[in-house]
Amino acid sequence: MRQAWRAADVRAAEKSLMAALPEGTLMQRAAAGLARRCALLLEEAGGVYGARVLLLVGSGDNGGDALYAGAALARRGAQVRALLLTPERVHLAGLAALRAAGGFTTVELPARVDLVMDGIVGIGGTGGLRPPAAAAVRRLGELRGRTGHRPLVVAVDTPSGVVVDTGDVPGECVDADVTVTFGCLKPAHVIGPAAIRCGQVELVDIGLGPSLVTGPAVRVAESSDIAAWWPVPGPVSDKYTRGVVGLATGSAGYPGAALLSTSGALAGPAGMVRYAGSAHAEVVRAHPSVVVAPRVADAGRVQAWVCGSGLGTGDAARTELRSVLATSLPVLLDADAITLLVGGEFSEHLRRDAPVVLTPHDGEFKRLAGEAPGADRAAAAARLAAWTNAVVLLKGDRTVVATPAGEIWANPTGSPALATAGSGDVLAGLLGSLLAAGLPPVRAAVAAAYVHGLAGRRAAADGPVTAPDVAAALRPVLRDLLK
Ligand SMILES: NC(=O)C1=CN([C@@H]2O[C@H](COP(=O)(O)OP(=O)(O)OC[C@H]3O[C@@H](n4cnc5c(N)ncnc54)[C@H](OP(=O)(O)O)[C@@H]3O)[C@@H](O)[C@H]2O)[C@@H](O)CC1
Ligand SMILES: Nc1ncnc2c1ncn2[C@@H]1O[C@H](COP(=O)(O)OP(=O)(O)O)[C@@H](O)[C@H]1O
Repeated sequence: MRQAWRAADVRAAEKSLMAALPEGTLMQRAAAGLARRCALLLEEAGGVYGARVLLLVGSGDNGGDALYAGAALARRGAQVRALLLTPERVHLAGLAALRAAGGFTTVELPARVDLVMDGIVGIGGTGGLRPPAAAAVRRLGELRGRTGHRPLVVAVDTPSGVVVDTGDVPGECVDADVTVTFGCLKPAHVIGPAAIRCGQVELVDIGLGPSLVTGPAVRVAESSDIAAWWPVPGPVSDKYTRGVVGLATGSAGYPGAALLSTSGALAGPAGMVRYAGSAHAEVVRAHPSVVVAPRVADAGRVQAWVCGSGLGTGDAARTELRSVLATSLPVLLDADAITLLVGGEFSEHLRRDAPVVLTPHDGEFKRLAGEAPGADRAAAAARLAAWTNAVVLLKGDRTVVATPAGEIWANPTGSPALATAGSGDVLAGLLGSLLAAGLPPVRAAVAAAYVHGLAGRRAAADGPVTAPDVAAALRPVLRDLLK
């Protein structure tokens, strides 16, 4: 598991650590790691000696890191130029180090640059980039390096222009190939549109870990976590002990949702899938192993229910939703079931001891919460989770999972190719299977989003993606993940 901390927590840790160290130690550690990474990138692209390096230098310590790292590259023969965005406020010792190493300042963006180091602003940034910084960032696209291609862009700590604590990108923003961050990850590295702007994120250890005394703001699962959590059958397992998942999905209008949620469920760890709904004939024709019934009331025993994908919002759908909520089983509510919660008709039913997982996309979130998730998706998901006492999986790029207690997970996998009709139905089925197999709801949600995201990527490698392609990719993804 990787973890990310908010800027204020990082600052507090830095302060307590600095009290025990000679002044400037942390910046030297940070700059040394940054210079090492930039040198490796330059070596891969033709060498450090003679490479043209541009430093974009802001007025704080982020600029100081860039200046010291630039000095280290200059000592290795790189031609280093620093564009000072606020020359009247610059890290003076860093600038002196750069000059002593043979680097220069410049007032213009040079025409030829092999590597740009973005030291405009890091965790001290507030609001959108100010005009001189925004103008410099806009013009980065005009630069060309020795290969004729655009230069490599390395962000110092965070790409300038991101909101560090939320992952929002409100305006002009650096698009980095690599982000070298210090001490720990921050939310912008793993959540929201900022995460995409970071490129590859590399963590430099500056000894901050033991001083981070608060809990992380965001957690990110790794493949080893998912493999460790994923239930696998043992020698004495049978189809019932592996868990039975029930699906109350699809309708005459949307029989496809029944088939897709079934496909997702069949790839999961449960030993049996029961389908209850009007698409029962289609489901059993497509998936002979599924046990079908026309209604939830006739379905037989299950260990978890998935309800809502393509279910409709009429009286029949209401009845099915009421039936699954009346059980003492974990329930996943997707799509139309979330819409049915609006207005409070099911408030009483939601006061249940067994877990509820909600899987809204932004539109469903807005319908239920009364407002769009907005720029801070993690906080929005956590608010809805607290309000509904459910685990909330807020879909999108970097899907967020939040618990009622405020624990946040960001999903690192995924692909825009998943933005295709019915892929959410596949996710719902898979997640339901994990719930039925006994995984705690937060792990089920995190693991399902992770595997579904990998399946989206895998399907996209073979061309344009439809939801059945995502479902088909779940098995090979799991084969690789669990071996
Ligand atoms: N913490 C650690 O463990 C370590 C931290 N280290 C490094 O220090 C960095 C933090 O440094 P920091 O505190 O000086 O803040 P920083 O990011 O340079 O920004 C503040 C400056 O930018 C300005 N500014 C603000 N918003 C702006 C905007 N929108 N557009 C343009 N400008 C804007 C703001 O100006 P002001 O608001 O004062 O006018 C102020 O001068 C951190 O990210 C890491 O790189 C490592 O060296 C060692 C370990
Ligand atoms: N731009 C995107 N990048 C990555 N994943 C996305 C993107 N847009 C949507 N997704 C994912 O695709 C799925 C779409 O689900 P949903 O909106 O419920 O579709 P449907 O209702 O058609 O099944 C979700 O898992 C979501 O996280």
